[in-house]
Amino acid sequence: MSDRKPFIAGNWKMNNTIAESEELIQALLPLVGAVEDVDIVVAPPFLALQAIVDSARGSAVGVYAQNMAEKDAGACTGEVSGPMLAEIDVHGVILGHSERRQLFGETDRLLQLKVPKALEFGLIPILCVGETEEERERGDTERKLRHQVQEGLEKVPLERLHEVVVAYEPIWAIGTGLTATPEQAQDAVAFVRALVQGFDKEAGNRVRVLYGGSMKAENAADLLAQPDIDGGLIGGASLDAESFAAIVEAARS
Ligand SMILES: O=C[C@H](O)COP(=O)(O)O
Repeated sequence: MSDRKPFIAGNWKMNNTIAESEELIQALLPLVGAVEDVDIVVAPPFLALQAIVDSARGSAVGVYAQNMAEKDAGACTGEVSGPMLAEIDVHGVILGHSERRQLFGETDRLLQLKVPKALEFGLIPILCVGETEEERERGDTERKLRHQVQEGLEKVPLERLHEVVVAYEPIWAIGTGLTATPEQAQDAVAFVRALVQGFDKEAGNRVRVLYGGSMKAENAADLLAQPDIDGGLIGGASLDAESFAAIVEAARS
């Protein structure tokens, strides 16, 4: 049993208007109550962030953004910066989600700037990594993870490395209903942890590594029972307050 605190994050992706986001958080807050033994996070779309920060203030639920620019300010139409997120008391940010990488061309080089930038503004970064189905079939999973983790964390000051959260999300399991087996997930997550230990042994022991990809109430307990899996990054199942709360509950036992 590790002494790393479990971390359960719900990525709402491009779902929920402000009113719908409000409805979801109001349904979730009483279900999770004052849970203290799990870090619980929701990541609403940008427009709902302020409302959800206000609604969740003082509760057990932290509020994260789904993306952040690598610069503080400037001519970057459509982007949102770290200082803007920090100003409204957002607690952290998901970075390098595979949808950002695949649909919006985010590269490891860009993430190398974004991860330390988030920390600079007091935001906890969740760095997402993971292989495609073809890469897994070719036996390239570890090579892909090595590249993503080493590039993504390269410019993080060593003394702050343990604050970063890494989410292993095999792309073939995202939104597909296909879940990695607990053994597949454990192997990949342990590999990610070893890569962080390669930067700094102690930080690698402390860093939280999550699994993401069709995690739901029914399979959460088996995944979370694996020794290196410290939590989950949940998409679809986080849009239903009861399902998400059930995953939080699974992380407690
Ligand atoms: O950010 C969350 C992941 O992409 C997982 O999404 P999913 O639970 O809908 O498969």
